[in-house]
Amino acid sequence: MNLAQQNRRIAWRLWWAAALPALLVLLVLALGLVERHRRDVTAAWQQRAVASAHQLAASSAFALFADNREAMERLVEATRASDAQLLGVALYGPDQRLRGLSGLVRITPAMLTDHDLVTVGADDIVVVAPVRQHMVTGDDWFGPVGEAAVAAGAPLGHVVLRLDLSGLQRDRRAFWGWALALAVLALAVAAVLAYRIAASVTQPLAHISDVVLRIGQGDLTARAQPRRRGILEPLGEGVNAMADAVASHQAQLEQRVQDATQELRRQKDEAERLVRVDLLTGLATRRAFTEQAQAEVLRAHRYGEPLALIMFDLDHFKAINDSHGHAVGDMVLAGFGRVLAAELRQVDAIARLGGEEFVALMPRCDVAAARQAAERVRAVAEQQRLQHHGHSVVLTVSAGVALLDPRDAGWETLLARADAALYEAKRGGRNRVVVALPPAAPPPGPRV
Ligand SMILES: Nc1nc2c(ncn2[C@@H]2O[C@H](COP(=O)(O)OP(=O)(O)OP(=O)(O)O)[C@@H](O)[C@H]2O)c(=O)[nH]1
Repeated sequence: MNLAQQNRRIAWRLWWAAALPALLVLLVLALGLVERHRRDVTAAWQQRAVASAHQLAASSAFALFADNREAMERLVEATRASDAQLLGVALYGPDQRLRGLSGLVRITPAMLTDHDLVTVGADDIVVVAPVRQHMVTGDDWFGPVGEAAVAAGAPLGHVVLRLDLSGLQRDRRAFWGWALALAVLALAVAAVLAYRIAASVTQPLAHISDVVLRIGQGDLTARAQPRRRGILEPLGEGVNAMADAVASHQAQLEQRVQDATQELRRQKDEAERLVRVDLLTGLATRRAFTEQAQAEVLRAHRYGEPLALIMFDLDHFKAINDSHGHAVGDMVLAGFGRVLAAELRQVDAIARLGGEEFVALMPRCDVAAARQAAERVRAVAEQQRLQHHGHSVVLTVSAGVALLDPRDAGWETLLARADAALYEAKRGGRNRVVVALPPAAPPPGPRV
């Protein structure tokens, strides 16, 4: 179920919650009113019918007493003519025989009792009322029937009235119509009010639900708008506060991740730098030099250019360490690194291979120039005087020079020849430069 459907369901429930009590109250009120009205009107019509019957009874008492049939006929006719709602009027004598009739009445002899009898039908009211003796004045006491009746204490006769109820039914229908119209109107008002009540809850709820959904989908800028929060203001504020907290937490996390990434990158760069740069001298390490030397050897072979390599080794460096300490030894190494950097060209690749061994690769440089450069370095190093605790440290350096031969497969061969020349320099008394001979020609192949 999506959000819109859910909101509609909540709206309907709230609508019913607000409208149902109103509907029930309206229904009970309408039914009560109608019933009350029906009873009141019926009672009024009954009273009216009974009053008319009593009036006729009083008027007809003498005629009954005198058994004057003509008078009785006139009386019933006149009575019926006086009221358009009378469907029938009848007079019965004490012997329960009909004395006068106008219109239509339907009764049984059992209904002629000594008290009023009212029968309410669907369309009519029938009233049967006895005619009493006291309704006749004293002077009128004569006649055989009247005398007999008086003697027996029985009624002088009965009047019967039948009243038309169709007018009442019309009134009732009209009343129902009004009640229905009022109920519909009240219902419409209740429906509108219920809708507004439900909307006052569902609209803010829908807005806040939408905001929560967007936050859940990662939109941390989503906020419940003040004018759309309505009566759910505290909930909207709570959601906004939660979104603020989540956004701030996320920003902190992102910052931490960014910081950690930068730190990792810095450490990686530093590690790479340590691998490629010798900390003591600032020169390239063996690893960095190897990469550069391989490239230079390939280039020299490709273009047929000369490539020279000088290997330096400090003389009696162990003795410097032993007599002045390791820290002074380090200073001597760093100082020699500076000499190399100052005396050789920028295009030359200079590195500390390890310990007190240094190397310089010189592109487009023939053996004479390389030897000259090695001599220059040796001479400058010899003149360096490092002062330490009143003693000056004397440094000499030996060097082996080799030139790349077209038969050299890689720089390691070149280095090996320079190393051999360096060994010769050491063997020859140190503080000197020895140039390596080109590699020996391969022995001639067998003659065919
Ligand atoms: N201070 C310092 N000494 C180092 C470093 N690396 C190597 N050494 C020392 O350099 C010395 C090299 O000694 P050896 O290989 O005998 O060479 P040497 O004393 O120079 O003798 P020759 O090369 O034959 O003249 C050793 O005592 C190593 O401990 C370093 O980074 N700093």
